Amino acid sequence: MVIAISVQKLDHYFGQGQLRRQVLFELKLAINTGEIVIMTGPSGSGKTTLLTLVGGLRSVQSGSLQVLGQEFRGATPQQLTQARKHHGYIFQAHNLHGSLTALQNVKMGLELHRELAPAEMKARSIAMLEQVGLGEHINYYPDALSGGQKQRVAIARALVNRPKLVLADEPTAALDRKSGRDVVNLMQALAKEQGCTILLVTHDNRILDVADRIIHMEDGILGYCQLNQKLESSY
Ligand SMILES: Nc1ncnc2c1ncn2[C@@H]1O[C@H](COP(=O)(O)OP(=O)(O)OP(=O)(O)O)[C@@H](O)[C@H]1O
Repeated sequence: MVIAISVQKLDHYFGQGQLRRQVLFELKLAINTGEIVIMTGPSGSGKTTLLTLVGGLRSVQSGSLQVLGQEFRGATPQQLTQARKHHGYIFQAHNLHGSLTALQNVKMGLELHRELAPAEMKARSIAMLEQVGLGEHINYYPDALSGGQKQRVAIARALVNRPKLVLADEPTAALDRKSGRDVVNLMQALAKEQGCTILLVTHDNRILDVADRIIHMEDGILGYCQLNQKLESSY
């Protein structure tokens, strides 16, 4: 089994001088390619900090973090930008552009792939919107879509690129029970189909069953993991 994410002795600090505060403590974690891992834990425990480090959105300060075979500790901003091309991001506030249609928003997910001809980009984006059940809504603006539909556009945008890694932060937080369930089922199905790895942060207990594994963050420490509902004391 190939490791997609490998974390060793990862610490992280915010602030300078007297205000400097450690928020992640000696994290150790390995996530296999194709695995869906859900990270839970109280507010402020460090989940988003870890997710953004894995996403190459902030610099690794100490320890080791390898993502898709690349060491992020000491990576240059250009290397991190390059690495991010293999990631898809899905956030709570879906961050759609209000002035762009669903199709235009999804096409933005292909922007970094300049090798694709415009017709190919359009065809791929339409196919992706059809896959998330929005084939009839491709020319709608976000304002005319429900919360669940907007989140499905965000998923289409994150996955259109066929990323090897999908990072999701509270993707169901703004959704009702059914929309939330639809969204995670869709992420799971598409991820399994494309063989990508998912790391998803959530407080939503209703979606935990889509995970292959659940990990728990508390006060900056990854305390235990849960495999198929079975508690284990360590990794
Ligand atoms: N840019 C920042 N500067 C200073 N402190 C920060 C910064 N970002 C986060 N923190 C602090 O780091 C700690 C971890 O925050 P983080 O956002 O990772 O937690 P979280 O588990 O994702 O919380 P939530 O579930 O509420 O999103 C918190 O104490 C937070 O206040």
